[in-house]
Amino acid sequence: MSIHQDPNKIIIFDTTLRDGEQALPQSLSTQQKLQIAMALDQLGVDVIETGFPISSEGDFQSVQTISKSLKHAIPCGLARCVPKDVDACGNAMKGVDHFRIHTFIATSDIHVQDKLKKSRDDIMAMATACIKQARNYTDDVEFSCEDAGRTPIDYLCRMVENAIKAGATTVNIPDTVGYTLPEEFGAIITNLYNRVPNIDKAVISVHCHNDLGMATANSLTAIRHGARQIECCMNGLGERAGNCSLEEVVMAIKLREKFLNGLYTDIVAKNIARTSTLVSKICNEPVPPHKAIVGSNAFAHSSGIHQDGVLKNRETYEILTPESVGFTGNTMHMTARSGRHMIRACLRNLGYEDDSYDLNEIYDRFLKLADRKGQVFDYDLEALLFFQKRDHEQENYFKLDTINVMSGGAHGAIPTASVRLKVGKRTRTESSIGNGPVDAVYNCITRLTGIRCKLTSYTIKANGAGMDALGQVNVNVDYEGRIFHGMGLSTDVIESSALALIDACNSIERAREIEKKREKKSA
Ligand SMILES: CC(=O)SCCNC(=O)CCNC(=O)[C@H](O)C(C)(C)COP(=O)(O)OP(=O)(O)OC[C@H]1O[C@@H](n2cnc3c(N)ncnc32)[C@H](O)[C@@H]1OP(=O)(O)O
Ligand SMILES: CC(C)C(=O)C(=O)O
Repeated sequence: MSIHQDPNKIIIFDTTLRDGEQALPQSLSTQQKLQIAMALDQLGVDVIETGFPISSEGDFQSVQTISKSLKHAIPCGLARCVPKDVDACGNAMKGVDHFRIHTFIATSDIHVQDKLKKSRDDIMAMATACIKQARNYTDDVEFSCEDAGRTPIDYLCRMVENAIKAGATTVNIPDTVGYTLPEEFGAIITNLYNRVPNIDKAVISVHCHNDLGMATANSLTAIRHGARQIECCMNGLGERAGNCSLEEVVMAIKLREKFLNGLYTDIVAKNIARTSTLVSKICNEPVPPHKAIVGSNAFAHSSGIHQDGVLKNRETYEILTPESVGFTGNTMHMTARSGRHMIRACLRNLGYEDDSYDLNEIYDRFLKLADRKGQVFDYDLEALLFFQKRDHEQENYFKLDTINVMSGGAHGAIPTASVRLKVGKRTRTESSIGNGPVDAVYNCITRLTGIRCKLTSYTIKANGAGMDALGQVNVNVDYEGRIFHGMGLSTDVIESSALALIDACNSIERAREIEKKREKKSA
């Protein structure tokens, strides 16, 4: 069946390689365009606008190469209403079984008068001549009334009627500057259907720009008013604020099929994610995280209420699945906005039984860490669990209360620390200088605990990746010939260092208690 024959099918005309490329600071090579074209072909788009052959030798070659390589999609080239442009299109696609020539001219007063500097009659005559010329190359000719959104409706109706009479099989109504609002744009399409007598002889297409963020809404409204082709770009690329985004419009049609009375596309939705990534990489245009459907945040949740909802039933906050567009799953970020349900789910995922830890206590520790770090990761939760377990197993005699450090530096400042420690039931404070901030802190701790041990090893490593990784410090100390180990974990490495030495001192204190009990027994 021809793509024009099923009244419910929406033809997807992809212009990533033409209008999308116009938005890039660098043009694409033939090889780059070919790679994208092959992905679009596999995605199931119906028409691929491959380039503007008159524009340069390179783009002529791109159109030529791609049009010979496509397996399913119809190749299309763009031409002004200028005879040499149309010839360039025809020549670039010569020998290909089915190809489309897309010729266009602006019809709004501002474009006709100020840019083209012609009369409306001149424009009509140029369009007629070039559509007829294009028909000598192919039966598939598209004509666009550039800036149709701002074109007086009477003139637009006459242009459309004339284009169809001249042989256009698709007539495109672009909202070139993204100016119209959905109801207004829908009314333009309805007006054309009501007033253009030969309208049933062509497919009506729309090409919406996103200057007011309306491109997808306008395209969807247009198909509800009778348009049957949507021009769009992967990732919403396109001049200025972009074109209608392919993934948005396709998924809206798929998801809201009933509302749209059975309209459909032939897009293979599962290929959307990889096509989006490929286009982003080749065009060197990152996809914004909040971009609908393909942004990294499109299937991510970081607030507790949403996470709880999604854990109970995904559909509470996900209207489509990431898998349906080819992503591997949703993402849950652990932040201070997360709740207990999320923390428990994460610990279950890591293999911890619910009764193996105290959820409320872990959650308190998690919140403190999240307020300091911003984002908490699986390995942070495991570390919190480790400390909770250890604190439950051991009654610690020394506990860090507060720590203040002045680190010194090149201008002669002396590294100084003050540390407040809970020692048994009392709280004690000490200040000290040192040969560095950690040394100053360690001098304070030595005085506060009264434990004179010798540091035999000190190692520090980042627990996790990035700037906000937890610093994990391990120390070994020699106390009266025995080696004791201590570990500290914090977002602040000075604090990790203090915690590690205090941890070792607690072990020494426990060993001393055991020794005292043993001596009492034997006395
Ligand atoms: C809305 C859109 O996206 S339209 C597509 C926009 N894409 C591009 O422009 C990318 C490719 N363009 C190009 O490579 C070049 O602009 C070319 C080859 C088309 C033309 O280059 P030049 O001949 O140097 O002209 P230049 O780009 O400076 O100006 C455009 C000319 O085309 C005319 N023109 C613009 N659109 C049309 C049209 N649809 N039909 C006929 N003439 C047109 C302009 O009035 C101007 O004519 P003038 O030289 O008589 O004043
Ligand atoms: C060439 C036409 C379709 C265009 O790109 C526009 O009007 O934005």
